[in-house]
Amino acid sequence: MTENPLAKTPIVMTIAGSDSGGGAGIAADLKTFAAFGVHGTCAITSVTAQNTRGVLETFDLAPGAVASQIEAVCSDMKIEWAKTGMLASAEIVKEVAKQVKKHGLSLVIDPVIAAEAGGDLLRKEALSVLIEELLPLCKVTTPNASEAGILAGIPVKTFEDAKLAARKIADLGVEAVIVTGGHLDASDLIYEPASDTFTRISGTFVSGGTHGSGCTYSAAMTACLAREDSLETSAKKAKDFVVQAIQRSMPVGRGVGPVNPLGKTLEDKERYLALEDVKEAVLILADSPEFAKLIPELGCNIGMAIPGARNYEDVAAVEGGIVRYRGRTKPVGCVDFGVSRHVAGVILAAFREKPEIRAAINLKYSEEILAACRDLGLGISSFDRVKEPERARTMDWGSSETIKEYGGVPGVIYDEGGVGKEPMVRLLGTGASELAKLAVELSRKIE
Ligand SMILES: Cc1ncc(COP(=O)(O)O)c(N)n1
Repeated sequence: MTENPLAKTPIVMTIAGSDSGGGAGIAADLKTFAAFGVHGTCAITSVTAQNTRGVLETFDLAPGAVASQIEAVCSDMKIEWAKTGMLASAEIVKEVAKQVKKHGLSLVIDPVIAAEAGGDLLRKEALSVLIEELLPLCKVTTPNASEAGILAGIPVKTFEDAKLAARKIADLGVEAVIVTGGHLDASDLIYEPASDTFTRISGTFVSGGTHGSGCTYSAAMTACLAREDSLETSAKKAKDFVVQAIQRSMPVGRGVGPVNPLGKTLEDKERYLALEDVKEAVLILADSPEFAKLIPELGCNIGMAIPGARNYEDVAAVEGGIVRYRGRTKPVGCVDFGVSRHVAGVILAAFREKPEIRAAINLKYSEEILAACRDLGLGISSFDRVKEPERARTMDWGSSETIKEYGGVPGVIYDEGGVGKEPMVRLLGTGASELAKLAVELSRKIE
């Protein structure tokens, strides 16, 4: 029998609190583990009543309940790497230290002390236990600047402060200290006492929700280390991962928005689906000889945007477009993102008004084609290029104007051209292959 290739998937664990708002704690950790393709398990230390505006109440579990979760998992699965987040009380910290030793876990510690939006997550008396009993057991700890300052007992405001704090924390017996972001220039600082080396992973500040960013960073480190990446490679991957998760934060709640660790994974899937749909559309068009007569002089294109598209890069189309060559339909290049301005401009304008409209195709203009569109029951609207302001992008401007005037998104947007500008008809729809079928149907109505 052949072995299941997924049998080698690393299994990791997070020992942390739950955040009812779904932004930080085990929610962030498990999403991050999933994004890195490792199997995540969890032992909950505390249940927090929390949202984007802060922590309202915490309900710490009995240390025995934490131990029991770790036992249940470690007695059944092979866990090498684990991380800790919110540990709540001195008793829980002590119990976790016992379990880490018992199961020989390689540990990443995110020394969670308070929530970004407000609220203590570690009792005052637990801090010294964390420093004396748990930190010496870990392979890596990932404090932010303020946590590093608290652990080292010095204020951390500059890069030099961060270096000093990292040395002090390493003196507790930690194999590697990574002071993350927050200080001066958004870069991370790795300190490895064995070689007495500092490595700087540079970065820039990005805008977006950051609630859960520390959890996400340490979970990403844990996943990469479990996948046997080196410390430095893991730190680079974890940083890149947090940056894109912040950029994809969804505006939920009225406080600090949560990071979105699965945003890119879902976006990649949508990119794949959009590419496949445009490819299918191209096959439909190329297989229909009648369609060639609808291709404008300058060629046509068919595009499809991913949900939430922000710019041209988020719209798939045919590179170089689709042309008429010896009476046949010929796609010039391959289907890719960011290769069409024309249909992408139409789609982005329509999409802002009606998010389910994600596809467009441009066709030749003629009275007969418009009449056939009308016969098919499509809503039709137009814009006049003469009214176009200087320096406007025609498709963005024209489509937006038409949509405003029509009071919604029509099925057809046309213009009658201008000096040196070919008149054009564009069909809009929810998907590229559906639109290709419609275009073929239209071509069959034309002489
Ligand atoms: C359960 C739990 N764990 C960790 C954090 C820290 O995350 P942040 O500092 O981003 O609020 C949190 N708020 N809640």
